[in-house]
Amino acid sequence: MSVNRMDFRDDLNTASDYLRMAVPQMVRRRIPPTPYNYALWYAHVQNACPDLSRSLLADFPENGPYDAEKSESLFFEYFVKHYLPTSPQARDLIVDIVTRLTRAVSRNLRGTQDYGASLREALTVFEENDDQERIRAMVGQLLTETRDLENLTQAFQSELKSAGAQVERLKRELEESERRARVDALTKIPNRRGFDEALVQSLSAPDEPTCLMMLDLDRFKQLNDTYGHPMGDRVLEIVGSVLAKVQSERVFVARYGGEEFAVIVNDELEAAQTLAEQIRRQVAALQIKRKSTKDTIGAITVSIGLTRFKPGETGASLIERADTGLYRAKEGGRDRVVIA
Ligand SMILES: Nc1nc2c(ncn2[C@@H]2O[C@H](COP(=O)(O)OP(=O)(O)OP(=O)(O)O)[C@@H](O)[C@H]2O)c(=O)[nH]1
Repeated sequence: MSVNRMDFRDDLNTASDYLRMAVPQMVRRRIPPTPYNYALWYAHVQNACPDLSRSLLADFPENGPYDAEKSESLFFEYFVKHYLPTSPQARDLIVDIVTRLTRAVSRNLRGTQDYGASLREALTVFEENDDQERIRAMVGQLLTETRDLENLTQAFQSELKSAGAQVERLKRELEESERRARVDALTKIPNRRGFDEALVQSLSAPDEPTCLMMLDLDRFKQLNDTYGHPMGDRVLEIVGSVLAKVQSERVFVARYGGEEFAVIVNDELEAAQTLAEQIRRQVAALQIKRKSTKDTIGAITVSIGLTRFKPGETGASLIERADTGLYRAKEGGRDRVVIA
């Protein structure tokens, strides 16, 4: 079942409107305003997910029995599995927000119910009594309770406001962690996951040409063996920065894995070939010095396989063909671009 990602980024007014819509529905079904329940019914009045609304209305009919297990399993199905982010900090923050809001909702609900009872009592007194003293006392009591309710509402609003700020922080954290998940920690360019997504996106625009280069550092094992793994890492970083410089609206660069990089070019084969040659030459011209001895290490070169997407084929077969080009470039003596 596909579930839209639910969004609780509403501003104070919208969230308050949802509160006013959700709470009566929960009250009518005698659903306790626990964190799970409030999240579910909030999402329902938001109309965030028709499947969730259907399940809620079917599982919790008005005046029907309340089943905590059903509610927890819906919460798990629609929030834990599909919504909650993986970072423990973000998770704690969400639980904290929901808990605080739920407490505030309960307080506000109790206050509103008490006030409703006082109003009803006052109406009876007004209707049935000529006793001026009692009426005056009742008006005084109503005034005090109105003020109390006002205070309660204000406290509730400030609770909502601070939850709003927390949600904002959470949103930024989530965006940052999503961005990090697509970036290679060593080279700071997109990683394999970022590449996979970019390729799918590129191939979903059939009017745009897509070319792909697979690029592999030559005799990298030897470099590691001669100068050590940290030096190998530095070389990868530097090659990553050469690629980062050619990144543009039409060119997407990524570290595909290990000492292999991938470049998606939304242009014709000729332009992609020119770019591939440019990258190859720039890497070969690098002069990388050892920090300890200041000696320049031997030339770093790359082999590149290049190919153009053929309509109707899959991303996997495109990658496979670019890899064939790369294999031929290695076979042909390395430090070259081969079109496959
Ligand atoms: N320093 C470093 N080395 C890595 C990393 N990832 C992969 N390697 C090394 O890259 C080397 C790749 O070696 P091979 O696949 O044999 O290829 P090669 O030595 O580059 O030879 P050709 O590809 O045939 O030119 C292996 O020694 C890996 O350990 C990394 O993140 N850092």
